Amino acid sequence: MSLIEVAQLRKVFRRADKKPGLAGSVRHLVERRFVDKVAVDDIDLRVEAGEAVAYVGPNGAGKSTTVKMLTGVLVPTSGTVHVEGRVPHKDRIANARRVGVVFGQRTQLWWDLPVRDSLELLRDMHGLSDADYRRNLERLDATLGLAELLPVTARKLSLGQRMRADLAAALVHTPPIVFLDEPTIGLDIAVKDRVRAFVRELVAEGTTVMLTTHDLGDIEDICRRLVIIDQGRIVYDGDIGTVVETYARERTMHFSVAEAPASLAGIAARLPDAAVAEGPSDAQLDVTFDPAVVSSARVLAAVQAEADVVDLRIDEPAIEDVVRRVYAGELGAGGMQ
Ligand SMILES: Nc1ncnc2c1ncn2[C@@H]1O[C@H](COP(=O)(O)OP(=O)(O)OP(=O)(O)O)[C@@H](O)[C@H]1O
Repeated sequence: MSLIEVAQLRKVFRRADKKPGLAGSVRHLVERRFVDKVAVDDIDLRVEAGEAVAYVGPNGAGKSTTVKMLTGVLVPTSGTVHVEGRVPHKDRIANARRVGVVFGQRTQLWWDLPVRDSLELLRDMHGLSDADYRRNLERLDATLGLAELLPVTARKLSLGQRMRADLAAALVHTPPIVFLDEPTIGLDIAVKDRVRAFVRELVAEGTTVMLTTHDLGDIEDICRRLVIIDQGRIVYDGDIGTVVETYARERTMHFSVAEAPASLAGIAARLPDAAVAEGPSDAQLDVTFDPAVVSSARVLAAVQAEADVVDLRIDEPAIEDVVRRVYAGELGAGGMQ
């Protein structure tokens, strides 16, 4: 049996279909109507011990609902879920001892307590010995720089500090399975790098990681397997390299320039392998290129030679675009394992 086994899993949410206002509420009392939302629609998934899987898809695709069923927070409408042979919603406590969960947009720290107190509560909840707790904390401190955060009340932490403390809270009991939901959302580059390095280290140590993110950088950095879910269905399950190579190579550099160049032809002549276009306003221009063919430095140098660059930004392809292109059929079922 695989570490995680999901078969024909389905989750349907039923909500009241009621017209707005008092009249709507009254009518709903006498004539109850409901609409069903199929959040997860018959998915099959197996994850082996030690795998790092990116579980991605557009907003509302069903990612969080899947993770909630894997952690036992939600009961499936039909189908089966097994995590190390357990049925999570029937055995939530045993499951929680073996699983760590981080939700980037929500904290599991006690808001009014110093981080140290939250961690000690978790130590007691997980029944860790003092020696194990201290050893785990030292390890987390070495990678996440935790010591400086321990005396600080959770509500006073910056977003990046909060994420480091949340990772520690989720992992203080060294769970062999970790679900990370948007762990780098809103973080600056330096903290993002630190979090990614930390997760890579977990994977190198044999932890099984399931990562939900909209950040292509997170995915490429941490995972080798990519599972794409859209409208509750798995539309791709396979190697990450294939998808990145096929759909996600292009980068776009957006330049703000002091004065709009008279013509883009000069820049285009310097960058025959890239696409140069006018930006959304006069003093902006965009260069789209494949970093494997033209380096960012060359693009910058070419634009600087022809225009006075004031600012620049680089965009990676959005996960939404990748999903759209997978849907367009170019990978299709051929990418399914
Ligand atoms: N408790 C609920 N009651 C009713 N509908 C729900 C509930 N939770 C989720 N949904 C709906 O189920 C669908 C899947 O939601 P889910 O949160 O799993 O998506 P997601 O892929 O995690 O999206 P996001 O990236 O925005 O977090 C959405 O249409 C959502 O509105």
